[in-house]
Amino acid sequence: MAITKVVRDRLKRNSKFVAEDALPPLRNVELPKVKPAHQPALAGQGWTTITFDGPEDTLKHSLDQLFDASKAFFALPQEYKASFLTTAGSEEGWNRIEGEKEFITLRTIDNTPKELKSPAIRAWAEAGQALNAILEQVAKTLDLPPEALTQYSEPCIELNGRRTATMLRLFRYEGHEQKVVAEPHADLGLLSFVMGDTPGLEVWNKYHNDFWPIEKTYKVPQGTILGGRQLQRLSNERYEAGGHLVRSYGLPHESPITAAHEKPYRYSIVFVLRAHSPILVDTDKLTTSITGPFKHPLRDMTAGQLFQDTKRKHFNINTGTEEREKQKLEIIAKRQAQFLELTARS
Ligand SMILES: O=C(O)CCC(=O)C(=O)O
Ligand SMILES: [Fe+2]
Repeated sequence: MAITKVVRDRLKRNSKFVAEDALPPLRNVELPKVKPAHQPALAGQGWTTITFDGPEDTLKHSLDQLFDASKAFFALPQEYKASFLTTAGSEEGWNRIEGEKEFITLRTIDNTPKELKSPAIRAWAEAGQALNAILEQVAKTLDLPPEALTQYSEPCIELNGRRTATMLRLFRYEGHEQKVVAEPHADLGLLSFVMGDTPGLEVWNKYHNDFWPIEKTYKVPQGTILGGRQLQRLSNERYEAGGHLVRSYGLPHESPITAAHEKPYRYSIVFVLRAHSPILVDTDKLTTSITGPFKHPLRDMTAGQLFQDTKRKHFNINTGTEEREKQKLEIIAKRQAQFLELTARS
């Protein structure tokens, strides 16, 4: 990249705060399933809490059924689960990372284990609908028409024979020891929904410069919404990509009898709504007085190309530990090269 472009981009980023101060506030639009006190966090922090609509909530009901099916699936023999291993790594099928977790990523119905099919179809449709309803309101907060962002996600809201960019992941984390079982990261999609059967998810609080154990604050079953890097990019950074990690809190140091009754695993359901790859991205059509002029305009690019571009810049927290370390080193090397380009002179 030419040095002038690197310097210009850097300066533009530095002037971001001045520019943002001048932008009008987001329009006050209610996000469904999000309590009034939790509304501002999605834009400001990149995460917020989902509260279910009581016992009749169809999303909650579908998640309960999927948790049951997921627990039964992970209890099956390893040879059977391993038959869902694919060459797509963490992007599809079953995976195991020793010392951390086992998970299965569902992308199409054909590659979904029969034990999970019907609850996965239902939970996918429910979560897809809930996230799209939020995305419509997010668009309105930016003074855009409701379909401005859902046009990217609409083809992804059902689990069927067609592979889309969206995915449903079921995790079983090892819970015996106190440690981080998913390293700090932000998701790549538009919005993610996360629900754990026990606390583990921690979100980045940018005002305190620290991770906050959000699930420990849930006194009744609640879910968490995370803003992803695509939403950050398509909203001209008016929405943050929420940083998060998963921590295992270990077993309580009480009597062995108590310990024996404790569940050694944390199960979670993660639904990642991403922009459908073939759709063309055009930030001119997403520009309003609220977004302001785009810092990184995108035109003549598909959502898939944008995704690959973003993916290359970040290591994958759900890949094996060895590969993960390799990816981290490669990214550091790339950033160092960019930094040298920026600072070098003759
Ligand atoms: O399992 C969870 O609670 C979150 C996992 C996660 O952040 C991810 O897979 O991107
Ligand atoms: Fe994540």
